[in-house]
Amino acid sequence: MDLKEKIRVIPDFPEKGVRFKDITPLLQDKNAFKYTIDKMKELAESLNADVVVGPEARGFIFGTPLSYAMNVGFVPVRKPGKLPAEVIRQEYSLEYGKDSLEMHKDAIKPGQRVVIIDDLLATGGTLLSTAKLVEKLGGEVVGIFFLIELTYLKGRDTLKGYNVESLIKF
Ligand SMILES: O=P(O)(O)OC[C@H]1O[C@H](OP(=O)(O)OP(=O)(O)O)[C@H](O)[C@@H]1O
Ligand SMILES: Nc1ncnc2[nH]cnc12
Repeated sequence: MDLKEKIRVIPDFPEKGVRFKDITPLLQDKNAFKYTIDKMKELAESLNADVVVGPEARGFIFGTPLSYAMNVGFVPVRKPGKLPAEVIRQEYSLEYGKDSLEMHKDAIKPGQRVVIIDDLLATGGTLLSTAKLVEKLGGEVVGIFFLIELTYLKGRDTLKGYNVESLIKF
């Protein structure tokens, strides 16, 4: 299955110079969406993960069906002020802009093996922050999987040392 043809590229969104990779055509195609989750499950198969972690918002789209398929729990990582219990926070920068991410303090137990999922690797800032949140709580990041990798932004360098996989490269 050619997943790349299911990604719509929108020039100059959300600002001039950014070529936005729109995942909605893939999500609308039941075969492509299922294939994506099945492939991510295959990547995770040998890692013996205890939990899937996904950053808001697009990490939820792929992270929750994957956690269901793997029969493990899901931990949401959210933008500030959204999680109701005690949180830890990490700042990060984006291809466009800057933000922070939060995770509930009791979301990961020390020693848990964690797979992190997101739709897209750009600079790697989001995923590095997410990995740091997991590690602050004593979790071990055993895999970081993306649907899309923007190789020209070199996010892999930011995530050096981690087990990083992506299904589509631009
Ligand atoms: O590798 P990076 O440079 O960190 O960029 C990638 C991140 O940017 C996008 O999320 P965004 O923050 O736009 O939020 P959204 O999922 O809520 O749209 C995307 O879904 C990734 O999470
Ligand atoms: N070029 C891009 N397309 C879609 N999502 C993104 N997040 C960061 N950069 C992006």
